[in-house]
Amino acid sequence: KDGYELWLDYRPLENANLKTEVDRLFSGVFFFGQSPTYEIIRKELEISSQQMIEKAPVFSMERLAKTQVWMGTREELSQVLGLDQQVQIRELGEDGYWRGPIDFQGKTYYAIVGNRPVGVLYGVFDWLKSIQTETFNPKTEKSDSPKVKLRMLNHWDNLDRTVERGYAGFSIWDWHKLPGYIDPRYIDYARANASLGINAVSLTNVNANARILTTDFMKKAKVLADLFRPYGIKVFLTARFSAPMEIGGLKTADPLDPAVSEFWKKKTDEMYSFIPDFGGYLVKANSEGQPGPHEYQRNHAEGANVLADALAPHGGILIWRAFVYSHEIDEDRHKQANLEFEPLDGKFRDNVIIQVKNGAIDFMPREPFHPLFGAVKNTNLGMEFQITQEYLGQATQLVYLAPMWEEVLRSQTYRPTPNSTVAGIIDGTDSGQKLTLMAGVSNIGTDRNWTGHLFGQANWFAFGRQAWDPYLTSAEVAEEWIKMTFGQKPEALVKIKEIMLESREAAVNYMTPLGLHHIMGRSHHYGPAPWVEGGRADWTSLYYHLADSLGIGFDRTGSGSNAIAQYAPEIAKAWSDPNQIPEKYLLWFHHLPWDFKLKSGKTLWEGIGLHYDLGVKTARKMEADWKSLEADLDSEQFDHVRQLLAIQVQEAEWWRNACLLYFQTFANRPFPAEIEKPEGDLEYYKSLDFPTAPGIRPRW
Ligand SMILES: CO[C@H]1[C@H](O)[C@@H](O)[C@H](O)O[C@@H]1C(=O)O
Repeated sequence: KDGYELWLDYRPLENANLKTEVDRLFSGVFFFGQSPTYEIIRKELEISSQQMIEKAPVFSMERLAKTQVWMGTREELSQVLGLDQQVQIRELGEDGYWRGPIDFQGKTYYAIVGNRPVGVLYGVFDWLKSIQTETFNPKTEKSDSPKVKLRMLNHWDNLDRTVERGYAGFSIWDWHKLPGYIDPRYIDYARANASLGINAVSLTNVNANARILTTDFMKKAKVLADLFRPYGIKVFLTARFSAPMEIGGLKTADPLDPAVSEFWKKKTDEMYSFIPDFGGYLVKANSEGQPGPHEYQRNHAEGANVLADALAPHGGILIWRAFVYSHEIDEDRHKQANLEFEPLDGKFRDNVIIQVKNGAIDFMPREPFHPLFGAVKNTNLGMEFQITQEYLGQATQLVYLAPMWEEVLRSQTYRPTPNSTVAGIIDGTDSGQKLTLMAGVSNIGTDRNWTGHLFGQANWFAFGRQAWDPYLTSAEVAEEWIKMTFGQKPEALVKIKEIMLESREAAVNYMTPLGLHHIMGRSHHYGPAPWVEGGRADWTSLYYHLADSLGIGFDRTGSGSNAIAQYAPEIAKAWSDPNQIPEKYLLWFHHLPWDFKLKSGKTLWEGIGLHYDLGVKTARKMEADWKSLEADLDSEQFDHVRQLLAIQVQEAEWWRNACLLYFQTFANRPFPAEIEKPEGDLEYYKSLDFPTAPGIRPRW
């Protein structure tokens, strides 16, 4: 098995009762109406039925004779639904579904109903999942609806098919062959996303190329939008702020210049002439060299609103990123987004969403939640997670990211209400916002298995599931994915789940324990490089860990940058005290002496050593646990992961050795007795770090 089928690899049913039941149901499927989405459902039932019961499903033309399963919208089924069911389904909104038994004229049918065809599609995927995971019960009803409106993938794919921070081959968007050639992958991609409820996709890199907005490229994007439509997926594109100059022939991109707003209106009208349900634009402006409104002394709201106004008549949405830092604004990069966006609260148009990374620095293995969550009251905020593992082992490491997202989503913000959480802000329950968004930076490429590492698929899957329902636990999501990917063997399930659930903490331990951050290799971000200095201050490692003979850590309390004051007073107060702050964030907010006492009674220096060492030991345990599963797993999948886990162990040791040897030059203390002594030569580890080349793995 090469993994291409992802979690939609419907395997033959082994449970005899389930097989009989599925056989019966698939022998008479009736659609109450017509829709291109129903054609998609038919295809999915064909694929799944063939694979699960080795038979084609039977689609009836008549409602009553021989039918078992009924599909359609509430309106289409209104004649046969009870009033209670009708009301319940209506309340599930645009994308929800209800599935369960319906008694009609003395016979029981199994029905899958939504308010729109796409709701039926989601219901069908959930039904198929319940069969794959052997939890299906035809007698019980289930209904569900997404808590977040826009569940979106962001591709950082360039038009030349390279992928920024992509570790799974090239971009799957073949702009060169579009619009003429439809790669079958596009369909499989749409199926996979729809199976999770992902309903929006931004095709292009946020470091944008203005050419995507030319007529030629619109024609190409239209083909993808047409393909994705029946799957319920809307296309967004990234808009380069300087496009009015680059492709519009103007001398300025000043958002308040009438010619500029005219450009955006015309461009956008043209876009909608090709893609009538175009989602909107995603913009990175005045960040890391991208053009933006600051060039014209305009603020982010003025910049965003000109694009939002062009989209509004068409119902389009403007997503503006809050990852905007430039060291001129404040010495501490942590503070910059709040400094720029808090004063603009309420100044953005209603169809603008500010897309905020989960933390204030940059997708670190662990960050406290971004202080913009809770700080603004009249601005739509969306979440940006990174599925691609830029700072979390790229494609050589098994790091299941759902526990990290769960940790962020459950973080208490204390604002706007004392019980508010990040999840409650982005899904609107605490913030009251109607336009809600969760975006994930994609880890997909042309690799045979889509994501490079087989377990990268779990991260794509988990992102989709958590975007649908931010309150799901990472454990339940892992269990679904494991069963859908590897089958039902109980021992394999238990061990793989354990490997997944411990993997993220292991990575934090061997990379950046106790609140350390941004000490990865310069620009490629692969491997350890806490020694990086020189050049732009906030792109160096020293800037972040500030180790010296006295101690280590970034003081963000009142005695330092005071970034901590951007959080609610409850947090600012508790976290300002190094003895009260959760230790996982300790060095994020505090610069502390090497002999500072941790809760365990160990000194900080000893604790650092113990965490790095524990990370390595957990990686080794993950490898050993995986090896014990050989007999239970497909040999190709087993071997793929086995080899990568061996690399992961080496990389974990590399991280531990390099960081501990380096920090010891400041701490000037012996390593704690309990840990394995770091091997190797610091100078050699330093020599592995090149400024711009992709990371080079050490010679072991
Ligand atoms: C697209 O650029 C990226 C950049 O490659 C990456 O290193 C950083 O994480 O964040 C940037 C961003 O999010 O804009």
